[in-house]
Amino acid sequence: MSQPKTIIEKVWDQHVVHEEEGKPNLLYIDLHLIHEVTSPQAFEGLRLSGRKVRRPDLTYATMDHNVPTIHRNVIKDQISKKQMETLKENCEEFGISLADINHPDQGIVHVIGPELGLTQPGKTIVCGDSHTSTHGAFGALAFGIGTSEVEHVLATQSIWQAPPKTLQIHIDGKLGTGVTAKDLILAVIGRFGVRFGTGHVIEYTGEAIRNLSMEERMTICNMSIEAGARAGLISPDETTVEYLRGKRYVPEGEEFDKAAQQWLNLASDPGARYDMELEIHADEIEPQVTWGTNPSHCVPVSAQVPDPLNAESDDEKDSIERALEYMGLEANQTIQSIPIEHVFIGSCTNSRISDLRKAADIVKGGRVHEGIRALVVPGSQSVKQAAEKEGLDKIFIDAGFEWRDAGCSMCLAMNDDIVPPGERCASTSNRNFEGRQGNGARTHLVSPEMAAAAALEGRFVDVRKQMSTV
Ligand SMILES: CC(C)[C@H](C(=O)O)[C@@H](O)C(=O)O
Ligand code: SF4
Repeated sequence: MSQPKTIIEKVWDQHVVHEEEGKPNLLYIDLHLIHEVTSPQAFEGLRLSGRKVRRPDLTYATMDHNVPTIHRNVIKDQISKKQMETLKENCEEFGISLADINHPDQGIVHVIGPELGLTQPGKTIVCGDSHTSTHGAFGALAFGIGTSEVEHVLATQSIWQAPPKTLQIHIDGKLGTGVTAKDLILAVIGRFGVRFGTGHVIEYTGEAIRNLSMEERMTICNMSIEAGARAGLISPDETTVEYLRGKRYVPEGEEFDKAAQQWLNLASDPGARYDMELEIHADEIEPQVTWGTNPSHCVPVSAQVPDPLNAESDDEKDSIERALEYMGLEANQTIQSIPIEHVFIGSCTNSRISDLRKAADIVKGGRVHEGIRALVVPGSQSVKQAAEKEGLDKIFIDAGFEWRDAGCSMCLAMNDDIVPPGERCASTSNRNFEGRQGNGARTHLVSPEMAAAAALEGRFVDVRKQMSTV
């Protein structure tokens, strides 16, 4: 019997095209996703060196970061406009498929890959974007790359990478009602910090992971990068296979059955060893809210903002003090006493149809609290369409939410969807860094359910209480 292997090793080994002792491996890339922000210089580099795109058929582009989510074709910001025009020209010149702003397949790059079935188990997937880890939910080895690497992949369909270390996060038990995949990954980062994954590819295992839908698994893998990891993935199982059946770029009939068998064989072997192993229990997790300026600054909704005086080191004390000052919060203030002015339901973490359904369930029949601006931004035009078919748009609009077109939007405020300085936003995105949603903006990361509940109450509340009164 050969040594048991993790899925990380299996996928890696299948893609090494060149290796030399002490040097990074040259890895073959199966899918290269492109967006308007990190690709212009890469294409320019190709032009300057007179090179072509090696595999346009394995390259797929969309516009997401800069696109307006209202008045679609009025792009005021000149840099955004230029980046979008440039992507269009580059895709035409190099023969790459593009879902541009008016295309029905347009959406956040990490939402449309899975939706179209471009994302598949066992593939190596790269994109000039850190949240490429999202695609790991399918058992793909998916990681973000820099612009010079984008050029390298365009030209050669391969990339130099040092073999990663492997890290297993085992999550046993069951998530309680009202406790979501978002709370799970926030709790993991809250417990282990924003650096524990450095140099590693994480594999999430255990009962709680097996019970998640594909969309929930994407939320988990999406935030692997916020733990410092190179990528995060989940071994494929029947849930993976059923999600992919019938998707546009997935094989059909007997070919599908064959592919499905290969996908399932990729799962980590029993007894496979990891370089590091961590454990957390799902039953102990409550809905989470971040209070600070990185995703590890999070506590259960029933808790209080931390007190710097209880910090374990001077560094931690400084970091808490600084975060509280930026966030305009007092030590020991209860989370549920924090009033908000904005709500953002969207981003590649939480903008898929199941996220919108869960938020709509909370919102149904309610009213957005006075003085709050609340946005729902579907992750793709196809999510938007599906939601409208079910009448979710009506639930949101009737409650006083704005219903927008697809894009990254208020996740990073590269378009007009900005949180003004000093104002506070309950956001379903993945980063609460200083200035992330606008200069001086204050971001609190939560699940779609918690964001919806906060929109109605005007402050953070325990969504589980609202659920029992429904
Ligand atoms: C603009 C892009 C390079 C960036 C990333 O790499 O993640 C963005 O998507 C983000 O979420 O900060
Ligand atoms: S939605 Fe946010 S995190 Fe995701 S790719 Fe866009 S900007 Fe990055």
